[in-house]
Amino acid sequence: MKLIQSLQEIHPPRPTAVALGFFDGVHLGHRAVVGAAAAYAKGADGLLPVAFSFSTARHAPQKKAGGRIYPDEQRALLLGEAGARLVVLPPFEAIASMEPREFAGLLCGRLQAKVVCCGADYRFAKGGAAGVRELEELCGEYGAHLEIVKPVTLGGERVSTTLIRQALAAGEVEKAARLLGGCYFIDTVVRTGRQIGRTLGFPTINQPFFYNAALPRFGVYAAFAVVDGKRLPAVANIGVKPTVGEHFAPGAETYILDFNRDLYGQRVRVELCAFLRPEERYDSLEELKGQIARDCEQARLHCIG
Ligand SMILES: Cc1cc2nc3c(=O)[nH]c(=O)nc-3n(C[C@H](O)[C@H](O)[C@H](O)COP(=O)(O)O)c2cc1C
Ligand SMILES: Nc1ncnc2c1ncn2[C@@H]1O[C@H](COP(=O)(O)OP(=O)(O)O)[C@@H](O)[C@H]1O
Repeated sequence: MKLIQSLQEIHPPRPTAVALGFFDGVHLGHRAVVGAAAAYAKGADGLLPVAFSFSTARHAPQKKAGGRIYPDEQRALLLGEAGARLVVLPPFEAIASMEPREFAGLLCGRLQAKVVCCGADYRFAKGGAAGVRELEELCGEYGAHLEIVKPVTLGGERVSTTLIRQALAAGEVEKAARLLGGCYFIDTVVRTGRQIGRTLGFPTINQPFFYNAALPRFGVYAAFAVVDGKRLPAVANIGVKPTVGEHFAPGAETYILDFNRDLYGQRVRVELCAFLRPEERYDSLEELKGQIARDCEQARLHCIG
């Protein structure tokens, strides 16, 4: 997967099949849209499957209600896993004020789209003024085909980012995983903390949440930590550690079971598998230590059986 983050960099080596959407979470519905573009690309000789979205990370730091499931970097990686060979994430400002015709020209001209795939509720151009009817007409003028992909439902519910945010906020990570088509995870480089963990006998990798993240319910989760490609059983606390201080930003603290290695500076993916208990404020570190030992046993049962 190749990621490009400006419109100027768009020079596809050949005509394309383009999936359109914001794709936060890259859930089952999003995968269906990207999968449709990938299927066209496979069928029609030589088309390059592309996911075209935009970034709100560098500019417009407005908080989106409810927050985002994944930052741009992960969104791009997951779009690649869903079948896109090229992911285009220009800053929102670069496309925000375009007229419908200009946007269609960008897709079918510069990006050489022969096929465009999107959901029925896709909006584009200045103020989201245009929808799939306008897009179909404009694509038609360029001889490109618009494929409207049906929404994916699961257990009678339409898969959506809102549903996933709600599941995460309720600690229902199993439901979030079903909607996402894979475990919800936190994936960052490991930072130094206050080094209290090791004095408790439970060193924890510290991972802050990105700006405007949709936070999972604060509490302790059975988890897996992916270190150097290996999936290791672990237990994670999501929250603000009220026992050890007042002003911590929300983050993930993960103790990897049966493991003892320095991970500072290394990228680790922590997948949350099951909610075990809410985060609590304990009267002493001794009490917290005893509880963490019990959490580890519960996580062990969950992860290993
Ligand atoms: C399994 C587990 C459960 C935890 N539960 C809580 C908790 O309920 N309340 C709390 O204040 N901190 C909790 N923590 C966070 C610890 O306070 C934190 O890991 C410890 O202070 C070490 O911090 P450090 O990595 O900055 O040294 C938990 C940590 C783990 C690994
Ligand atoms: N089993 C383990 N689980 C998590 N981290 C571990 C483990 N064993 C060693 N480490 C290392 O210890 C560090 C955490 O120790 P800790 O005392 O909690 O310090 P900090 O406050 O900097 O996180 C991790 O970042 C990692 O490098």
